[in-house]
Amino acid sequence: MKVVSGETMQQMDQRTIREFGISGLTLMENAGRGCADAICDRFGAASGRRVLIVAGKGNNGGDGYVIARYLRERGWQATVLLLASPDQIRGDAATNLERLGGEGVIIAPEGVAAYAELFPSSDLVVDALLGTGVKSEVTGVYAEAIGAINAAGVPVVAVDLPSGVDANTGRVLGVAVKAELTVTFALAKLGNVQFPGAEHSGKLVIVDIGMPKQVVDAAPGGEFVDAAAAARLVRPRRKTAHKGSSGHTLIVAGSTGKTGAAAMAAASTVRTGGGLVTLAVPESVHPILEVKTTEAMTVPVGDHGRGHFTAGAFPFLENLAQGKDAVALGPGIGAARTTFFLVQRLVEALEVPMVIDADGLNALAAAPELLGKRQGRVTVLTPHPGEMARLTGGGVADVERDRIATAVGFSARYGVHTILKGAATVIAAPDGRYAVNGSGNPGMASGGMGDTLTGILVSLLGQGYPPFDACRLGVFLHGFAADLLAAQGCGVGMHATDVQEKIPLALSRLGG
Ligand SMILES: NC(=O)C1=CN([C@@H]2O[C@H](COP(=O)(O)OP(=O)(O)OC[C@H]3O[C@@H](n4cnc5c(N)ncnc54)[C@H](O)[C@@H]3O)[C@@H](O)[C@H]2O)[C@H](O)CC1
Ligand SMILES: [K+]
Repeated sequence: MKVVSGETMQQMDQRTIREFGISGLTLMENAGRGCADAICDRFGAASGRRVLIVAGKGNNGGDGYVIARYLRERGWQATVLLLASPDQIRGDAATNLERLGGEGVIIAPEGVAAYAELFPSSDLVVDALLGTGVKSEVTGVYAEAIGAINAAGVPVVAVDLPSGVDANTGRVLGVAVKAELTVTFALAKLGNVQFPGAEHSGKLVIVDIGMPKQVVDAAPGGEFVDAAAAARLVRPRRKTAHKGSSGHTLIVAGSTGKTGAAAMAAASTVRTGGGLVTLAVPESVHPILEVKTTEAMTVPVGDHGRGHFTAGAFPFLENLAQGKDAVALGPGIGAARTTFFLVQRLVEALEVPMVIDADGLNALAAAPELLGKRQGRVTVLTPHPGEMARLTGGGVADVERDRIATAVGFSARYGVHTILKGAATVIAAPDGRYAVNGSGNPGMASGGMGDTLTGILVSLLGQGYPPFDACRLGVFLHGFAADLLAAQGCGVGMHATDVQEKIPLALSRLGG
């Protein structure tokens, strides 16, 4: 499913009107009717029920007047509360306000205070205050209205976007409507699928408003990765497959106190269908990994008794990487200077597709320009917001302000695939493509989940998936395996190792 920015949707709107002769009024009519349909589908027969439509001065409010008209036709008692004076309403919105003929329309540019009782006494509130036109923090009468909507204690349906949610980032601009259902038009907006906007949107319904297919197809945007999109990426295995044709990966991981990270990365590589896995660990912790690891082969790497990788291991690891299909670098390696030095040399030297995670990323924070030396090779970085901030040299708040822009910008600058983790993980390719992941749940907020994702990704790369496919499928699979657990009642408190156990089932549900 394609997702677009607010600006892109407004350009699509203009193109439809200019090049295809479909009027803005028709689009608004289709939008309002579609929204009324979705309301009736969800909330059933009207039989005199009261709906309060809270309208702003723009076209989002215009949709609201159309909704009022259609809901009345279907037996609802619709009241429009307009938070502007009629002379502020222009164009298609003004036409539709006129069509209502003033009946059941309350003009309240001074705010909602005098109408407070209307909110809780309604059976449903429709939020038609602000849509893609939202520009800044919401204050004044709009902020008060949003507060009243959220406090009403009745179901709320948002038109296009919950008012107060930034259309591009999903950020809350001071205050935002919390909707049970959001009916959005033509395509989902980036603010509908990124948090906290995704949570404010509730269930998302997309209504076809009659935009020509050419306009929709040509619009620049990202992909929202849901199960259907992930299933399209899966390459079912050939009947003649053998371990030699299913990828041989090298995982460079572990240190004293962090052997679990190494074991989990290796196990999830196998669980994702990796043919052969070689796990290279510091010699001091090797006996532990020999016991912890069953399917993967382990290789001790000389560490002079330090319990972590040292720079001197470079020639050995460079040699070990020969003939491997993909390498993962970083889970549990720790933050020793000599380890960071080793990472930097490996990043520069190894030709093979590489996933870099955890302290592997921190090793690069001091010298991200090394990534530029991997031009033409496949590099996947899996930072959480803190690691991303260290890589960009900014703060976590800067990263979170616009996660897509951060990931897309970093990928373009360094020629890498960036997987910016967190709810609605962002996946960016070096060529500007990006995706937002739709799987996963809060139970995943625990140690070891990142190591598991690294294992999944290196496994898919090793099996020959194109890198952007490996990234999108891998991220979805990771969250989907956790969703299967949550569906069985194992939500908060799930182990990363439990998630690993579910990877094969998740993969098979997607057709793998
Ligand atoms: N193609 C489509 O998707 C269609 C969408 N439609 C609807 O139109 C809105 C967008 O309408 P627009 O008039 O451009 O913007 P808004 O109604 O969202 O905003 C109106 C108005 O509000 C002002 N404003 C911006 N930020 C703030 C703020 N923080 N506080 C107060 N006021 C603010 C701004 O100046 C605007 O003038 C889209 O979402 C759909 O719902 C059409 O129906 C047709 C097709
Ligand atoms: K809205």
